[in-house]
Amino acid sequence: GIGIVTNTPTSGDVEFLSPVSIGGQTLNMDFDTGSSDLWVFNTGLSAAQSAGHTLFDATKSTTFKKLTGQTFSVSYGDGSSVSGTVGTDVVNIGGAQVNAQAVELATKVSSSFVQDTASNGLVGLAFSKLNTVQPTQQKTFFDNVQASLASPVFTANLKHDAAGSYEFGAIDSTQFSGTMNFVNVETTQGFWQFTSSKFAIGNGTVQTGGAGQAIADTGTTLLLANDNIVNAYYSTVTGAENNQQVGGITIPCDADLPDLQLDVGGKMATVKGTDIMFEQVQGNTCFGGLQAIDSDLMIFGDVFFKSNFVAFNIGDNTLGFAPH
Ligand SMILES: CC(C)C[C@H](NC(=O)C[C@H](O)[C@H](CC1CCCCC1)NC(=O)CC[C@H](O)[C@H](Cc1ccccc1)NC(=O)OC(C)(C)C)C(=O)O
Repeated sequence: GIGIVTNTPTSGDVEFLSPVSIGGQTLNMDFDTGSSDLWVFNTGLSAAQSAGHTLFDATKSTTFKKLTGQTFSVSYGDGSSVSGTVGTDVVNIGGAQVNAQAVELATKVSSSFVQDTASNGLVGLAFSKLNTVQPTQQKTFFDNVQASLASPVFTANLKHDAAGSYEFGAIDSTQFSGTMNFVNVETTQGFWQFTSSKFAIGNGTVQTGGAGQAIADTGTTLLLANDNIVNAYYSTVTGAENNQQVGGITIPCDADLPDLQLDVGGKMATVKGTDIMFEQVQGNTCFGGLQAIDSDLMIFGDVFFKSNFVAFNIGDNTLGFAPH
């Protein structure tokens, strides 16, 4: 079978949310290929923590089963965190169903989750080895559902300020142009990770200088690359500046940004300049969608996905990408 859901960007394309059915209750959740826990806002949270959110009520689900003694605790790259208890329930995403999916019930969430009332939890879609449930690590939805899918794949179609889709079980070739490039994924760290050592600005010469490795991460808003790439890119943009109080590089909103070609597993992917123009800070000052990260793992987040349709194949650990 296959499962298809729409994803909808919140204002400014900060995150992309999709409806998920858990024990017959539907919540809008953030699909995150950068982590591996499926956790939800629920009635066990304090009123202060859950105000404004849609809450999963385990007592109202006839199929929820508590996993006694199991707990989870996750902390994310942006400093946010969540912890709680664990059960299983029927999880259905656009028709793809797992009858006993680990559903992690938050009993404590950090402030950015409380404030982000559009999102009621995460669906972790990285590899199960990153799942934080203890003492018995649990599998992701994708890991559990893959055997029942027509093909062990899921695709991410993220669009700027417009509804996109996630599809489990098939690669819909009408959703991208040209041929899809497939590359090998390095799974040892549990991410959808690939080599990334080259780049080019616009149609310029391809140069080395990437950090060497990168991950495809739908749960990260921006495109986070190393200083070589970031400095080379913005040195071509008049008015680009590193703005301390804003917390990153800003550019004039009326700048005509060049495209950026990035190495994905040995093949070059293009991120459109228009997708690197992120959101207005004030006046004619806009925040760059490409920002620097000082890590040997670059993070190709939603800015990358807005230019590239991406297929994740857990059957042969490959990643496919094509312009869209
Ligand atoms: C737990 C580990 C096993 C895996 C773990 N993985 C990650 O941290 C990456 C993962 O993709 C996490 C998943 C996100 C955590 C925070 C909530 C949203 C999902 N990504 C992250 O931790 C990166 C955080 C995002 O980039 C935030 C997300 C966000 C959205 C809305 C409101 C607030 C914050 N956007 C964000 O800050 O957007 C700005 C810059 C425009 C303000 C890690 O590497 O530590």
